[in-house]
Amino acid sequence: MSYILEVKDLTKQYPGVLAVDQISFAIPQGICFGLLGPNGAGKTTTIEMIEGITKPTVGNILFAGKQRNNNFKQRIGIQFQATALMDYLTTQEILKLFANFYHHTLPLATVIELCNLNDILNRYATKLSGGQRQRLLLALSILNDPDLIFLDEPTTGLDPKARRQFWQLIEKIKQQGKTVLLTTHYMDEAEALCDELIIIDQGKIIEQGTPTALLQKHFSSVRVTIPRDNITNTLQLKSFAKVQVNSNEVVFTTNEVEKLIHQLLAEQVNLAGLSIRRHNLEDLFLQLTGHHLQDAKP
Ligand SMILES: Nc1ncnc2c1ncn2[C@@H]1O[C@H](COP(=O)(O)OP(=O)(O)OP(=O)(O)O)[C@@H](O)[C@H]1O
Repeated sequence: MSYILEVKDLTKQYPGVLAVDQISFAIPQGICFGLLGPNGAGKTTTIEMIEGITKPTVGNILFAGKQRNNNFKQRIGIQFQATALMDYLTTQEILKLFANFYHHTLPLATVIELCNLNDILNRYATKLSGGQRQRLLLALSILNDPDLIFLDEPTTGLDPKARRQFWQLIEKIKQQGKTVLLTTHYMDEAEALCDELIIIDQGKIIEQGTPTALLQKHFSSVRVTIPRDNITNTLQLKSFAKVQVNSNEVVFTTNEVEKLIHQLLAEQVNLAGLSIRRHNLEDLFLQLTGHHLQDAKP
């Protein structure tokens, strides 16, 4: 398999903080590869070492099978978490200004279409909403027609609708054959977008694979939830469900859903409000680390 990026034993030691601890992974061309982890896990430090912004303490990075050279910067696009935009310029003017920095760019019309910028072309940067600003920053990161695009927590702070709209743009960019390296602490984002991912905690990789394979590896069961008030008797569930009683709900973890529901009906439990869902990456993170992605301390 040909990899666009190979990272071996990447390590970053800051004074008193081992931010990244011997991380190794390889990214096939044309996929969305996710670095998933809580705040402070080491995601930004990892991608900044790959981008060439931060020097690794130890480790090796290959781009298209070779050491990164001067050409590397022409072939990547970076969407920073925060970029100062010229407030007194419009979206269109900012695009034209940034296009002048490159020898080769995608046609502006293509970038505008890919990033849904038509409605905001004449709007000043100060007047852009959070989602519109992220779309413009994404456009700037693909202007030079890069092979590999780095998106560092691109939807942090966006409302749910803007996040989903942004996901559609990433899908469109992937369809152009581009490789995307995405960092996120949102498990739903990683599940929706990433073909492969690594989960990082405290600078170390704790799991890697496709979202589906990881969930299959760790969970054969599903979660069945019922409002707590529905259960009035002590249940006889035998050995086919693990039961967890929370303040408002009872959660059954089982790989025998039909048996569980028959048993609940036999015990005359009211099934109104019952929900069934498979485990997700948040559950996996909790199982692997004992804490939630959002709760983890930097
Ligand atoms: N320049 C620095 N000097 C010292 N420590 C640093 C520096 N940059 C980052 N760190 C520390 O390294 C660790 C990893 O930080 P990093 O920003 O890479 O995490 P992250 O996963 O990107 O988190 P976030 O989601 O909050 O951006 C943290 O403990 C952080 O405080």
